[in-house]
Amino acid sequence: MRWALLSNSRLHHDSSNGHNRQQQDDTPLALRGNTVNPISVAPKIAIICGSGLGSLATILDEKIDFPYEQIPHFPQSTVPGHAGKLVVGKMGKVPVICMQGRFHYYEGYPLWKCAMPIRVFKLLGVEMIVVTNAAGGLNPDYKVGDLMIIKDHVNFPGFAGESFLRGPNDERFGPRFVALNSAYDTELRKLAKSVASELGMNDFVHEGVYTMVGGPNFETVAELRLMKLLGIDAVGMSTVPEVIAARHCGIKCFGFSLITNECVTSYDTDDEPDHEEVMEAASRRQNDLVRFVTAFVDTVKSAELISK
Ligand SMILES: O=P(O)(O)O[C@H]1O[C@H](CO)[C@@H](O)[C@H]1O
Ligand code: HPA
Repeated sequence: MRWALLSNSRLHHDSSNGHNRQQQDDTPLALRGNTVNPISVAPKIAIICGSGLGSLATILDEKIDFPYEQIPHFPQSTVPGHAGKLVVGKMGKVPVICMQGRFHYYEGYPLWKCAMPIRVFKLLGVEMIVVTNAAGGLNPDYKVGDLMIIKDHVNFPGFAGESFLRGPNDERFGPRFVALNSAYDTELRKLAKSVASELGMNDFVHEGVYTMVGGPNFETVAELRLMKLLGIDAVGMSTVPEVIAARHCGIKCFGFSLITNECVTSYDTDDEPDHEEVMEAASRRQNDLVRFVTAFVDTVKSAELISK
């Protein structure tokens, strides 16, 4: 398959959600047919790199980069630690596409736009996403540098009626109402835990519940205490819209959080989270993350959980 810029007329959302449908219909996106850098196979897995986790894309073989600014009307990355490009290549034997830079609601993008790349991936033939993020640890057993396989999420923006799926449903992608009770695929989670064991990572790999807040402010002590009561283990400002978009169009989801800071749930401290700390923690775990994701993707292929 070859790659190019293609109109995203099949990716529009309705203007009732605040954006210009005509502009969207005219927007070209990076897809098939590029005569400059053709690759032979379409990606099966999309990897969304969280804050400071872009090195997952740098290890691909036969890489082709598509900087977001060269993709007309594609959102732009504005957050440090998000390089802002699609990288297509091979992870081992598996053709993958990486988002080196994701879009967040707090950047000013509506949720439909934050997760619109997932529909691009669907059109490319992607069958599974590996969604990663940097997150604050709420569970007292979690330490900075730990990994949390996401078992489930609590969608705070969703409680306020905000959703990637808000507005008229596009039946070409999926149904009006979508079930999320097994959004984070059970088989993939099992497989990831066995990969972690084989790599000797059990000491720092957990499984838990992620929540998305709107950001960009970090949370108050009272908010974090509320989240703890709800059984939430880690908190961030992303991921949920991407997972909803993926489940809506039948893409399997596997996700994990890298715990980059401990949430401050006491009034008796001067500790404060900041984004530099988040990126430093992410950077310290890069090598382990690359090992984990590479082995995971390889095992997914061996287990035939993606098509040949
Ligand atoms: O979720 P990712 O993109 O990994 O980034 C996380 O890190 C940033 C805060 O430091 C926020 O954007 C939060 O969502
Ligand atoms: N809160 C919200 N988002 C985050 C955090 C946090 O503590 N750490 C990294 N992303």
